[in-house]
Order: sequence, then structure tokens, then C-alpha cells
Amino acid sequence: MSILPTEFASLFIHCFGQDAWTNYLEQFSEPPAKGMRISPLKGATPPLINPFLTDPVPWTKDREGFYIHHNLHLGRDPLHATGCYYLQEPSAMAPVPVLDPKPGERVLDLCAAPGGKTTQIAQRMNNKGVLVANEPNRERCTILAENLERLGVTNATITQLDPDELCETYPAYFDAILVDAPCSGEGMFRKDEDARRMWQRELLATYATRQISILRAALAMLRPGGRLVYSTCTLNPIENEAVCATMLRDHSTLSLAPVFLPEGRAGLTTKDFIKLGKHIPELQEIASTFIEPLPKLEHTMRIMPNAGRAEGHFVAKFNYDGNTSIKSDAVHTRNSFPSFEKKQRSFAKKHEKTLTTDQKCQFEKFAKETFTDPSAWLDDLLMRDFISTSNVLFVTTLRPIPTRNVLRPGFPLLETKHHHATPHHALALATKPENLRAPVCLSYGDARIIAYLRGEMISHAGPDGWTVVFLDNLPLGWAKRVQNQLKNHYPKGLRRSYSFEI
Ligand SMILES: C[S@@+](CC[C@H](N)C(=O)[O-])C[C@H]1O[C@@H](n2cnc3c(N)ncnc32)[C@H](O)[C@@H]1O
Repeated sequence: MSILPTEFASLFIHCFGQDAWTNYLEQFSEPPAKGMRISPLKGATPPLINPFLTDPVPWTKDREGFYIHHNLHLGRDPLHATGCYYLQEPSAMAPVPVLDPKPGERVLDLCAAPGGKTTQIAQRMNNKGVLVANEPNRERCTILAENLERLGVTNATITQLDPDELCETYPAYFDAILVDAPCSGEGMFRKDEDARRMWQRELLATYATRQISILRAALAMLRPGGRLVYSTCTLNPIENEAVCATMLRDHSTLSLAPVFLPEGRAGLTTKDFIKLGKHIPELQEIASTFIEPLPKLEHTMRIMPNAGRAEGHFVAKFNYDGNTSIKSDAVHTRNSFPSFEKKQRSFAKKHEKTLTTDQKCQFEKFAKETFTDPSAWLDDLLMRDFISTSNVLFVTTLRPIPTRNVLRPGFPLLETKHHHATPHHALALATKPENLRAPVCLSYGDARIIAYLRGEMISHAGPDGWTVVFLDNLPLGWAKRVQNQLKNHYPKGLRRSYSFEI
């Protein structure tokens, strides 16, 4: 098939066989698989969603991920703006169940944008514990923040750093780390024409070098006994098994835990990998330097585009059994690990100055007027530490916080502009109608919902003051009611046309 790179075809056949290739080509003309993850952070699944869903995605847990009809455009439905679901290609739902993050843990998502997997992690943590979402690309980092806010994630800090910089702040800190690495994207060829066009055989080794460097930095941030999941959306062994093998060769305290994903295909066996090493130049060096005991590469797993209804992902899980932390190369060479306490002190000092007592008072006053009392939901947020940066008041459970390139040090509560305090959009998206004194609950199909999301003023009877507009029980954003007119505070950058007719 001419639209697939010829060298991709020969590499695929070499690694997985002619039958797998024939099957791949048959599936290639089918429409790409579409999926949706449902967010329990927004309460019980809204019955309105049920007609969109077909079967559960087999590698997700109960009512977490579903296939959806491929002719639906659910990004345009107002329900999307409430964050009760995240549209995600089904194979991309596989790495987080393998990571298995738990409430109360310290978790890092090192290559996080646009946030599909971060939001899945936050759901599984039930917003409890520490979650750091890192993305070095500025524009993608902004999209990450929007998605975390829409899905009602309250326990995340968003950083925009290179992994080596991040590990200066968090040596041996995290219980679980996900490296969903940048890759050549072969698994997305069916749905992504650009990925097919940009693919070059010569780039695969370059990707692998970057992947290894990201994994090394990740390892320096993993506590002994912690777990590290490596995933890509590509199929070739140069970026997958060979990357894992290099990590195992260089770190004897690492081992591969068996990954099981229903409908998945086990990774290449170490024996097959060694054989391939004789023909694929990029595998030669690592395949010829294996020593006993041989790594168990077959413990890794792929969701193949030619099996099941999904595009493609590769997933590996490392256990780190060592007693001491591993330092990344960057830290080794610079030899500059400032002590944890020192970092904490300098951070606190810097932020003490900027933390405005005013903003806290403003928030307390606002909360009393706006929310029902007592509110366990709010108490949980207010028990965290307050941080004020760039006129925004945040709450966080993370310490320390890097001193630069932090997009959001925690969950934003309130923003001060020209001495006026306005509640942050993220706060609205984390509420439920029972938290509000006078919520605006509009039913699905009400034209005021579409008008509100376009940024228009709408009418709704009730007391004057701040309120949240809900689609049934699901939050859309802030409005300020004056004489039964709702002044629109839906963020300007998010305003657009939604439709009930998708
Ligand atoms: C496959 S995407 C991540 C997808 C994301 N995990 C999700 O599920 O939505 C890989 C991301 O890694 C970022 N990236 C690129 N170079 C990186 C690096 N050196 N360290 C960390 N992330 C990097 C890319 O900008 C990209 O957003």
C-alpha cells in the first residue's frame, strides 16, 4: 500500500511476520477506533452518555473506558465542556492500568501533554496524593492545563521542564512514574496521516536515544521499590524492546515485571530479539552485549493495530529493586544535588514574600458567600498549603516545588486582576450543585447552555452573586448574577460553538 512507508513495511514484516502484516493491511482500510474515558471525578456516569457508548475497552477497569461510534463528534457536544469524559484512542488507555496509581501516592507523568493519561491517573488516585504532570513544550503544556482543569483534577502540579532539570528537585521522590515517550508514532498511522508522512527509518535510533535519556532521568526520580512504566505509540523494537534492554543492561537493580493486557501481544522474546539483532543494525549493539541472566523482554506488551479495535501502543513496566537512588547522568556530571531541605527553605522563602494574606482573606469571604457550609469538598482543598504566584492563589500538597518553569504549582482557587478577585475556572469545574448556595442547573437541550458556552449573557432567577452554571449536575463555569441576569465568566479562550446535534 503506497501510503505506508516501504521501509516501515519491511521492518514490520521482519519483526512480526508476513501474516501479521497481511492482517495489518486489512485493518488499515477500516475507520480508526474511537474511545471515551468516563471521569468518576464528576460523580456517577451521566445517563446522557449511555447512548454514545458501545463495548468497554478490555484493558480498562469497570466503567472506565468505552468504544464509541466512529461517526460521533463528541468534542462538539456541551457535555464535553463539563469534563465528564475524555475522548481517547483506546490503545492509549493501556499504560495507566499497568502503572496502577493509587490514592495517596506520589506519581509523576513525565511526558504529559495533552493529558489523556494524566487525567486517567488523577481519576485512579481519586484526586488524593501528589501528582506532577510535566511537559517541556510550552503550547502543549497549556493544553495539558486546560484538560486537567476540565476533568476536575485538583491534585496536580504542572511543570514545563526538561526531565534532567526536574530530577534536580525530586531525587528518589516518586512511588510511580509514567514515561509516555515521544516516538515515531507508527501505532497511529491509520488515524494520523502526518505520522505516516514524517516517518523516516533513520530517525528511529534518534528517538531511541532520546527515550533512553528520558528514562534515565525518570529513574533518578523513582524511590527504591517504586515502579516505572514506559510506553510509546510506536511498534518497532528499536524504540521499544531495545530501549528497555538498554535500561536493564545499564541498571542491574531494574527488572521487567510481566505486563498483561487482554488482546495484547507479548513483546518479542529475548531469543527472537537476539536473532533480529543480526539483521537490524540498530539492534545489533545491544543484542550482542546481553549477559546472563537474560532480560525478559517478552514481559513487555503491545496493543497491535491488527488485533482488536485499537491503534497501537507498547507498554513495559520496570520494578526498581535497589536500596539506593539512581542519579541521572545530568546530575552525575554537574554534581549539583542541593539537599531537599535547602530547596524547601529557599522555596518557602521565595513564596512567603509573594503569598498575599489578602488573597486568602478574599477567598474566605468569597467561599462563605458562594458555597454551602459545611463543605467537606472545600475543607479538603483548604487543608493544603497556599501558594500565590502571578496573581493566582493555589493550594497544593507538593513540596518542594521547582523554582522555575512551573505553570501551575497546584490547584488554582482565585485570580486577582486590578485588585478584583475572581474565582478560577478550575474551581468551578471541580464543584457539584450541592456545593453551591444558588446553582444554575440547566437541562441538556436548553439553548441557554449553548449561549453560555459562546460567552453570552443568559437569564436565570436567583439571588445576586457568584454562581456556577451546570448542565444537569455537571459544571460548566462561573457566572455572576445581577437581577436575574448572569454575567458570563466562561474563559474567553474556551468560548466556541457547541451543539446538541452531534
Ligand atoms: C506521546 S506524547 C504524550 C501523550 C500524553 N501522555 C497523553 O496521554 O496525552 C509525548 C510528549 O512528550 C513530550 N516531550 C518531547 N520531548 C520530551 C522530553 N525530552 N522529555 C519529556 N517530554 C518530552 C512531547 O512534547 C509530547 O507532548
